[in-house]
Amino acid sequence: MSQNGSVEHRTQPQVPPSAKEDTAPMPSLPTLMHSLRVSPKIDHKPDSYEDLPLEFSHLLFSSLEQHLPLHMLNTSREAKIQYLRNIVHRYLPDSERIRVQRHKEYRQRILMNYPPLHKEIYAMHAENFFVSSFLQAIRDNKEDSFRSIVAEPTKGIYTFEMLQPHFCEMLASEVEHFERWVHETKFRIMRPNTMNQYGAVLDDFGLETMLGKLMNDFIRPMARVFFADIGGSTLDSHHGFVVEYGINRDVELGFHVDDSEVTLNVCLGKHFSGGELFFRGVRCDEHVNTETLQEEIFDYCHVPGRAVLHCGRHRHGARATTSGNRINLILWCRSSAFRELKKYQTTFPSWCGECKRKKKERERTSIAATKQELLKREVRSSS
Ligand SMILES: O=C(O)CCC(=O)C(=O)O
Ligand SMILES: [Fe+2]
Repeated sequence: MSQNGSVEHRTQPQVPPSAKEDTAPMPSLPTLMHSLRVSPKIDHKPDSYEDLPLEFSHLLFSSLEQHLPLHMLNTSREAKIQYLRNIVHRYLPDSERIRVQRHKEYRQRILMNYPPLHKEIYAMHAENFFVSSFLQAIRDNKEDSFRSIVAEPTKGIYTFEMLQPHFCEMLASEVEHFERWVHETKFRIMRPNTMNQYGAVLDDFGLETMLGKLMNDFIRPMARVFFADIGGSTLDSHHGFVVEYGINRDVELGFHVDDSEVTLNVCLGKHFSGGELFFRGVRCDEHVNTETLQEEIFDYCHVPGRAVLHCGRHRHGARATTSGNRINLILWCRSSAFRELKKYQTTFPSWCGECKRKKKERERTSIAATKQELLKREVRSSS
């Protein structure tokens, strides 16, 4: 898709049902008079649900536990699970529940069979992963420190040195190893997006916990400073993957917006030419296909180890990688609170370029009309 054509919404594909998978709808549980208390009991320490094969995130269960009616707080973990499950089921349609459950089973099938190559990258070892300038800024956790390590070549796009070369090599070779395993076992995997034929979802083969830490402890502190108006401080879920371009891989990536509030994109290497990112301004859903202003045109050349941090709604694409291979780590960071709040708003002049332009136009028109009216009165009173 050309950068002048319409903008695609890059989304995650659905899990393909495997031949032996049971796709029958899950039996609906009886909806008893279960309810939660509005105010949490904050001194109550919730149980851990991490070990349970729940179809919902174990964190959701832990955080809802503080809202249980008082008589439920000290019952058995099983009773609490049953109670909370009944409530959560009321809010998620069957289709969504089946999708979540299928994805979980898909991941479990991979995890049980894929033998990792570099075990050391599956847990966060910040000193071995990041360059010292980045680590220091995160430790300081101050706006000035973040600003001292980033360049902002155009409004809303931040670039900075982030990953050590050794970590980039290990991650790239882990992906290569995974791809080889997929090829040899003929395992049917999901690609990261509807627009990719290559690349791999890192969360699906064991890197979810490490990437969750990357988002919570390293990206969210920066996003809180740079993307406060688009949910940067409330990022609470992610989609982590790699994109791969070159011979026998994808060539380019069409003009699109990401399914994220904030996107981290880090080049892992290797030797390549081409593959520049082109950015064309931030837009809300309604204005995603409106024209680009001259000052919104920005092209960026990837540098191995260097990160680009941008708003997911910043329209962009990647030009053809013309020689060599390029592999990039992408982390789509999402905020459920921001998405919920967005439902109640119709215009977004603080971040959508077109909403902002329209607001200014309305203000100009209104000022001109007021001026005109005042002039008329002036003329009337002096005649
Ligand atoms: O190829 C790139 O660097 C950009 C990838 C991208 O925009 C995406 O995966 O959403
Ligand atoms: Fe993207």
